[in-house]
Amino acid sequence: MYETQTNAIEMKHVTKKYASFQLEDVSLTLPSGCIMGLVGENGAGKSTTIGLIMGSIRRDAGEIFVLGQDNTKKEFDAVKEDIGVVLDEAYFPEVLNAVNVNQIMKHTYQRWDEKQYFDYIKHFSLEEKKMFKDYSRGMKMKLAIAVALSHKPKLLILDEATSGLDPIIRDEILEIFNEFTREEDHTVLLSSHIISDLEKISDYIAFLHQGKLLFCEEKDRLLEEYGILQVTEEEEKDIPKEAIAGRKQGKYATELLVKRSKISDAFEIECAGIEDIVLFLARKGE
Ligand SMILES: Nc1ncnc2c1ncn2[C@@H]1O[C@H](COP(=O)(O)OP(=O)(O)OP(=O)(O)O)[C@@H](O)[C@H]1O
Repeated sequence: MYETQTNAIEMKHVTKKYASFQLEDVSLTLPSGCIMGLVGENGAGKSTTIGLIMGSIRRDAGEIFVLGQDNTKKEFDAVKEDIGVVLDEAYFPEVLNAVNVNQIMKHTYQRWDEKQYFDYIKHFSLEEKKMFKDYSRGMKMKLAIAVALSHKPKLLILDEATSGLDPIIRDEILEIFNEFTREEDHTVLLSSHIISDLEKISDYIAFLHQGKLLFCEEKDRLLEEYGILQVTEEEEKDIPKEAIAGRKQGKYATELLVKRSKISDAFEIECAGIEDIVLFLARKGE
């Protein structure tokens, strides 16, 4: 056993090089009890980051602690029992059904909760006897989520786990994740392209762009810090350069992503959502 940690995940200056991609100097902290949304375009490095955290991908440099344990040490094997993982490709053998999966998991996880598992199966409307190969993508993800939640993990890591699910079930699943973190030492890291989902439930947002972590910040601070300003060419001259975090040229006006603290109150600044912030900053990065 290990003590409850204040941080569920700590990445310090982590680098991973592939032939045509590099995850560069990523430092990220996810405090226990919080939900972090990981966003980034296709190929930004989200799955690589999750693989590095799980220890399935070897880092080239840096340190990673998960639930307080360095994930390169053999003691990390014991910690894995406390991590529920759902990857973007569901991974059960094709001929198994939900009942068979229960039999296997019972012998895999010490704290497997059979009742909870079948409650989720029912809740997700999954047919117990249907073979995995006959599941739709959404059903596969639901089964994987049911498994991840049923061995009493402390940390849930989900890579694109809600993509392919309809909005109603996505909403229910987000609520389940929310519910999960009501317990103080329960933490969630989830990646998604559906930024509105992440904005809905995350305490922290981490934004990866082309292998670089552009920010890892409390969501509320991001929403407070940034705003959108519509200006003409003339008006833009009065805006301090350091206030401009991103720029989009419209047909009649320019849209700026601005830092509220660096700009006079006289300007009429609109609210920026996480999606706006991410899109502006991604464009700036290019
Ligand atoms: N084993 C590997 N060998 C070489 N390159 C790899 C390997 N795994 C991933 N990459 C490359 O690393 C980059 C990041 O991939 P990754 O899967 O982490 O992105 P992602 O942000 O999860 O993308 P998506 O949203 O499309 O799932 C890509 O350019 C990918 O081709």
